[in-house]
Amino acid sequence: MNPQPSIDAVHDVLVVGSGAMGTQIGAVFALAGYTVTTSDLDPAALERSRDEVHRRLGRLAEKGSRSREEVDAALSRMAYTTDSLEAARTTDFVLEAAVERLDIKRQLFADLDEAAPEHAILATNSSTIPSSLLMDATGRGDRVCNMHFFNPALVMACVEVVRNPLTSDATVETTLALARRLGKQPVRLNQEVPGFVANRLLGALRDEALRLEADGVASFEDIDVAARTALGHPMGPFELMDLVGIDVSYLIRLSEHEQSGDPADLPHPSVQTLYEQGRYGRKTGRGWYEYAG
Ligand SMILES: NC(=O)c1ccc[n+]([C@@H]2O[C@H](COP(=O)([O-])OP(=O)(O)OC[C@H]3O[C@@H](n4cnc5c(N)ncnc54)[C@H](O)[C@@H]3O)[C@@H](O)[C@H]2O)c1
Repeated sequence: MNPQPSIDAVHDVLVVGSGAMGTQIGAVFALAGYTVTTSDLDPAALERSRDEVHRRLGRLAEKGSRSREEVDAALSRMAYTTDSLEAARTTDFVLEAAVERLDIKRQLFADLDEAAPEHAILATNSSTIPSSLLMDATGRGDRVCNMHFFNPALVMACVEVVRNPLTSDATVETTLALARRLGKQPVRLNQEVPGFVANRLLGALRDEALRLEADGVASFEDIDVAARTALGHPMGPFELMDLVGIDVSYLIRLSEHEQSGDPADLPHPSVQTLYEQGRYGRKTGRGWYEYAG
């Protein structure tokens, strides 16, 4: 019988990958009282991560949303290393937030499985790689799952906890309980599905918006107005595509189509046109909208 995880056994957390997600996720764990090590192959990424955490937590103290003592205590619980496996030896919970590449994640999960204590859960923050594609790289598929934070992780309350066919109930319950202790609102997924729940909802809205625009029912600007003023969304689907990047939306759809083979998953023709014109959204100054400067 494998040792089963429990929320009471989680004290030390390892966050692998100190990019956009890993940086803030580490801070979220530290603010909740956990001892956190953030690891990355790239020392410069770790340096940037440490600076960003100091800046963001400092701002929380300035605004009064956290006391200076809380922030200082959280910062004192955080360490940084380029040696993920050494850090894994004493960890109770691993949250992997490394680059979105299956081969890299599979190697990491195999190595982390060797290094981490038996009771530790290995969770991935991946948005598109389900843990069923990682579980067999380890000898502990029952202690592997997706724990999916949203960007920016310090702000967004949603955390999706997704089980694979081997994930034990104790792993699911421990990960849900951990998300609650972080002050998040976990969403339990009983099975894997591409896009999980929140991104599927968003995708359905985006697809309908693209259809309405292509059919000439309304302009993209007006569709954004409807999403903002009638549905209460902070921004419309076209504004969101420009913010995330037309290239990102396009490439995600291509990879979904590769996985499913379903022509309905191909990028929408109008997104393909923008992509081919290099109109990637805010980052290139032009997407659906034009951005001055
Ligand atoms: N960016 C988002 O909005 C978002 C939202 C939710 C989930 N995610 C998921 O989070 C994960 C990370 O995304 P991100 O946007 O933070 O990526 P990022 O590119 O900003 O950061 C990835 C980091 O991983 C590091 N890395 C690569 N290989 C490594 C290894 N073997 N060991 C340790 N570190 C390694 C890189 O040096 C880099 O610093 C992905 O799986 C992604 O699907 C991203």
